[in-house]
Amino acid sequence: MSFTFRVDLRGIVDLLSHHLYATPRVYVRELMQNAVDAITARRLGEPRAAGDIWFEPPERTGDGTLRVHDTGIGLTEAQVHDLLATIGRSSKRDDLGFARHEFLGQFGIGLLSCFMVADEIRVVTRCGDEPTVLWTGFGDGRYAVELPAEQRAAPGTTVTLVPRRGEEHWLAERTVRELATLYGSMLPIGVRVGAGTVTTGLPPWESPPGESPAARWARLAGYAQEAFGFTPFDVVELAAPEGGVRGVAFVLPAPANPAMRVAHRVYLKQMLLAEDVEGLLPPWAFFVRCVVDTTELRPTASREALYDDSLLEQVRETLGSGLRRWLAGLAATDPSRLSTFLQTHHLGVKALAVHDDEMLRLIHECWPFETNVGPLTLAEFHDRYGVVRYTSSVDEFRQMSSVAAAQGIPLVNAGYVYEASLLQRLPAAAEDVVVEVLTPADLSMRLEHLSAEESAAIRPFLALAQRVLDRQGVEVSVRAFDPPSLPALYLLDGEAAFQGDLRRVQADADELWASLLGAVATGRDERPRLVLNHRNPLAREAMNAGDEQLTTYAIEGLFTQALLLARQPLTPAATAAFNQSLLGLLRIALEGRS
Ligand SMILES: Nc1ncnc2c1ncn2[C@@H]1O[C@H](COP(=O)(O)OP(=O)(O)OP(=O)(O)O)[C@@H](O)[C@H]1O
Repeated sequence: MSFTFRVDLRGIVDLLSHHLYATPRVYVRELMQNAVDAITARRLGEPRAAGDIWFEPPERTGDGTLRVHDTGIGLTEAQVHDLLATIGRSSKRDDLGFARHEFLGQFGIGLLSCFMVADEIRVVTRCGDEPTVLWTGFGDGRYAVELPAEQRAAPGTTVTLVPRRGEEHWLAERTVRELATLYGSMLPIGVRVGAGTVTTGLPPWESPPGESPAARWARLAGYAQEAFGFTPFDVVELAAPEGGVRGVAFVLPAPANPAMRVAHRVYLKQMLLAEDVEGLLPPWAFFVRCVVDTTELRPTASREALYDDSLLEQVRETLGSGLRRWLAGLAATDPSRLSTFLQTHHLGVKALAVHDDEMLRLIHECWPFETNVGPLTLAEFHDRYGVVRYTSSVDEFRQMSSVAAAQGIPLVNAGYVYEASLLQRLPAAAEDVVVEVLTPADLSMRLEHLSAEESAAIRPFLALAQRVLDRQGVEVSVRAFDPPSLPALYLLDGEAAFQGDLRRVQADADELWASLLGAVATGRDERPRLVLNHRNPLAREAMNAGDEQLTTYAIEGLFTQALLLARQPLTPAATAAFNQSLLGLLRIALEGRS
């Protein structure tokens, strides 16, 4: 023996209002949607049938109810029993149960959303010449069907909502107008609330006949300002035929945080789905906000988001290609505008270029990197100097740029976010490009060694210097290098810096932490290096000073100056050395005068 499920409507309404719909305001959308579908259905048989949807708010009905009148196909008595009395039953599916293309609705639950604001729903409906039917549904799950004496003058439907106590404000004229405008302003069928029309007709990307490009730009800029709160840098036309998607993307005029959620305004068959739809574009396209209409993508049952299926994935890909084409077009036709775009959105484009060859080529050709021979794009750098030599940290660049320049080594600073990864990936995207990282260790290898006699002459000085700098954890050496104006060079490569930090933290940490940190430590003693310049007259004098005290002050002074030039923080030990050296040297200088 089989039974039919019975449904407790109160439970369903609770489910809808608390778990499916984010807010009761969707009831206006659901009513409008049913009216539009009913008019569409009528026009399938009567193409010239009038299309009119009219909300008559309580301020006009005078009895506290909201009425919605439409000139749609209406329902017969049998359909009322079948469709209105069965949750989940819809007239908008085909024989196989799929959503029919021409209709907005499909789930057979929309009308129930009215119970979030109403205790009682009355539907007075007439289909063709059939008798008028009155269906009354109550929030507790009962319903009644009558054939009233009074007949509707014309086919169509009037839905009346009797407000739930405390929810009257949802039915007020102002609220209904606001919501009908929000959801329905783009509908192709006229919608009125009270005495005013809320539909505006054309979607924003559709130009009225004879509109000039300048007027179109001004209109779209106005739309972006109103909808998203900014005047766009540019407007990109969007289309993805497989998803029946048409629309425009507005390029943000200011940097956007790539990690922020990117939400777009999406219409489904010209009815607003939501203003914060995610997943329409690839995640890298964070520099645009879109408004689009789709005829093919599927909504979730709440109609507040798009169903994330393979069609949406395909649409994302197509829309992403459109944006890439726009960028490539800008690069080809208006490089200065592209440069303005990159100044604003370079972080995002770089993030994208980490995975995307086309974007990487864009960066290669258009983004000026900091180099020790002035700002240059990587393409320019490569044309001029062949190998693209780079540092992968800003600190290393600062330490090495002037010395490298003096050695005739052009150097790119790839120390900012994503840049080192981009440089590493560059050979895969741009043919013939050779890249090479330059570390402080590489650079020091390239500095000229002293002759055997020179080395012998400074041996006592070097031993003293190493003793002094052991207190700073620094390795000292002497080389001859350009520029001669530079007395000393402080070199610390990334790994050595990390290991140094680790050792310091380990020394201060408790036992547990210290052993955990020990697991990360390599144990290699890669100390920072101070390379004194044999070509620098002052450094040479320090090497030959003879007096141990004076030499110590000089070593400490040269060390702290090199540290500051490399923009390294002064540790307590370095600060002490700095003070000692400055005061000592001052005293000696002043005593020398008296
Ligand atoms: N104004 C109307 N005119 C004619 N028929 C209507 C009207 N409103 C509702 N109906 C009928 O009642 C059925 C159920 O409506 P309901 O809004 O619950 O679901 P739906 O529109 O089919 O789907 P969805 O849940 O996706 O909105 C509809 O399929 C339609 O046949």
